[in-house]
Amino acid sequence: MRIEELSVDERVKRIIRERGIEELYPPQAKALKSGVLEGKNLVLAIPTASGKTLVSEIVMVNKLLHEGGKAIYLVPLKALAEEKYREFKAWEVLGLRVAATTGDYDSTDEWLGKYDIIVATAEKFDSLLRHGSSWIRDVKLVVADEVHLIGSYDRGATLEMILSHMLDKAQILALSATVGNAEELAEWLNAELVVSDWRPVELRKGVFSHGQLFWEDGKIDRYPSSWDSLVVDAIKKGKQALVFVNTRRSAEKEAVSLASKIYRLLTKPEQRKLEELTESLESNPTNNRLREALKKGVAFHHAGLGRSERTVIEDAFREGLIKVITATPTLSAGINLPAFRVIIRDTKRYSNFGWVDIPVLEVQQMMGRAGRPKYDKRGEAIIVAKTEDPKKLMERYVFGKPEKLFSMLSNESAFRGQILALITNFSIGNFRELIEFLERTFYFHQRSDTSQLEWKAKEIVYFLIENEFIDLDLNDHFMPLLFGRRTSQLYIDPLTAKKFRDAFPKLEKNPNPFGIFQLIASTPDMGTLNARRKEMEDYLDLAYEMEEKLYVNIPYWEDYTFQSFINEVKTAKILLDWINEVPETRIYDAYNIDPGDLYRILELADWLMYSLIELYKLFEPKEEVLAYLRNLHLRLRHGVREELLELVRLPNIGRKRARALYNAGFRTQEDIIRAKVSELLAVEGIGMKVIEGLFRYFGVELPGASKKGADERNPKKRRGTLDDFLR
Ligand SMILES: Nc1ncnc2c1ncn2[C@@H]1O[C@H](COP(=O)(O)OP(=O)(O)OP(=O)(O)O)[C@@H](O)[C@H]1O
Repeated sequence: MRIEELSVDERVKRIIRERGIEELYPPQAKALKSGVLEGKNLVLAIPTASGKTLVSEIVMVNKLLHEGGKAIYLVPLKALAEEKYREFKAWEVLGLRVAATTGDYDSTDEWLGKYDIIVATAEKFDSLLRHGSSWIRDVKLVVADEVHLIGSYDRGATLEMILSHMLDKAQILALSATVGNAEELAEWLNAELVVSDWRPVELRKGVFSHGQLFWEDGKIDRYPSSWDSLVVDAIKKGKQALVFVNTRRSAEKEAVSLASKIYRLLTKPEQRKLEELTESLESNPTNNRLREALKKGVAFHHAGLGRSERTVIEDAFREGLIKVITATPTLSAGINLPAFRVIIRDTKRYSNFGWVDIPVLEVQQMMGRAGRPKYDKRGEAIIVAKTEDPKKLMERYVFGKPEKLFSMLSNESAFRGQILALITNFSIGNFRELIEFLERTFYFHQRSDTSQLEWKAKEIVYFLIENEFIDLDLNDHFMPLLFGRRTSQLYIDPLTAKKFRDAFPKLEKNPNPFGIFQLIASTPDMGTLNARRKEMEDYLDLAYEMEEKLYVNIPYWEDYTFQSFINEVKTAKILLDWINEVPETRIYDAYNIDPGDLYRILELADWLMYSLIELYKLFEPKEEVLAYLRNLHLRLRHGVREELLELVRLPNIGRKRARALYNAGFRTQEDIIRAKVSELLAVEGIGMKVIEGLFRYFGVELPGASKKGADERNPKKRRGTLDDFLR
């Protein structure tokens, strides 16, 4: 179907044609003729990179141009939010304003009221729903990207609740990978369904076993016995390869091993560019392990890498400079990074229940990454049979259907928070209303019996009453209490809030970083870092050594909570090192963690520390304890000792620069203002850009800054220029 045949606003067609797109892909045409342009709900289940995003753009923009209002684009990952935001900015030429929002759950983000297309993570939008942001009523369309994640254990319930809330308040466009029960999803959403396995690039699938490559069409190719010959062969053909493995360590090991085979296939200019790219990485143990492979054209990609490194690798791969990426499956979730040949080395992964088969849906998503539109006529996805029978892998993963999706609403932690939110933010007043709402969920649609869910809901309501999140009024109506309302707004699990509240009396008597950090680490909202068996003794000794600082009793070895307690102690110790200015690289080494792990626990700990303070304020807080907690929160946010707190409040002054300034004698903001620029420049890490930022912060006009309006703007602003300080 040609673009101009589309019954959409001419301006939309112009923008699409400017992207060089003349013809719609067949599934796109089917989708746009399904009634979705006339306001019907739609579930679009088509393979990766077959044009789902473009369909959603056309539907969103056309609707907003005709009806006004807002469109929400829900994504599962922050990285995806940034990617989609960049893509949608192009529509601003039509006067539509595009925004992205992902963090800070304790805000109504009223500023979003003036935007038309809002990209948000599901959690963030869920928290906005709870805050009852005024502009939510203007939402006319919700696009749920990767909607098959409704079946994922830790984020499915949030997505399901959002869709249950929005179901009859806005049009729903759900974008899904091909799943086993797309029609069930469509029924639930009262949606049309378009399913297709059409792809812009033909996909050839096969299984590799000891030198033989069995293709799905029966043909067999012969290769050297080891699977990495498939990778070398792809590079020899001037193509690229993605290798999916099941652990970070094997992604790193395989990257180094493949690099030694790829290196000689690189041109001189490529080697030089890769050398430069490798040098540009900041120094830390993970990056140092990456360097060895990267300069030879191979990178590993996993959640332990810092975000900037992941972006650098993705961009260099898209440019064709990096030839091979070895990745753990996180890459397959959404980031659009196709390659001619995809090798799936492992079809099993280690979980709490031991080695389990990776779901067909996930393997098929990884295979979907094979074939770059515009570069490859076809893509090749190859599963490696190590010990497995190749025929079995072929049946299961090549010819097999993906699993059905099941609602994860009954996942304890998520459900607790959702029930509380329904009562505190959606004025559900009694059990009948609660059940009525639950009957709108996918869970109910699938089971058409909510008895199990009702039982769980009742249990949770009693827990909420018992712990004073809510109460019952004289007519047995649910009555939200301040503790419950605030917990819901903070977007934390009620169990987290209960742990905090129960610890306040001990915390007040003995506020100390270790006790507070262990408390934070012990909550269901904190992802702790697992202590390895050989470390457990050390952490147990540490716990006993610091016992009087803890707010909990140390469990016995045989307790089922023992391992999680040790993990909490490890996590608390890392946070303690962090606020005592232990350098990141030493933390990575000492605890055998990656930058991505440290970043994640710091981000979580920051949020939980903020939440702990917010909740403490509800319980007749002692001023000195509140001040202590706020100081500790700042130390946690910046990773500094108390003496640097005044300095880290300055723009671009983080833990390294603050320490350097302090050690050089600049201990207060006043010291900085009195300093000669030349003295500041002598401090490691302090350049002119930083200094200009500091002087702007202090309200000093810079040479050439506009004099107009400066005084009205800020009478306190001292007149003068940088030269005044060049004494
Ligand atoms: N009809 C079309 N003709 C040509 N190119 C297209 C067409 N539709 C989409 N594309 C291009 O194909 C690429 C993938 O499209 P898009 O991102 O919409 O697919 P997707 O299914 O959303 O991918 P992912 O699953 O990775 O999000 C984009 O570069 C897009 O510009």
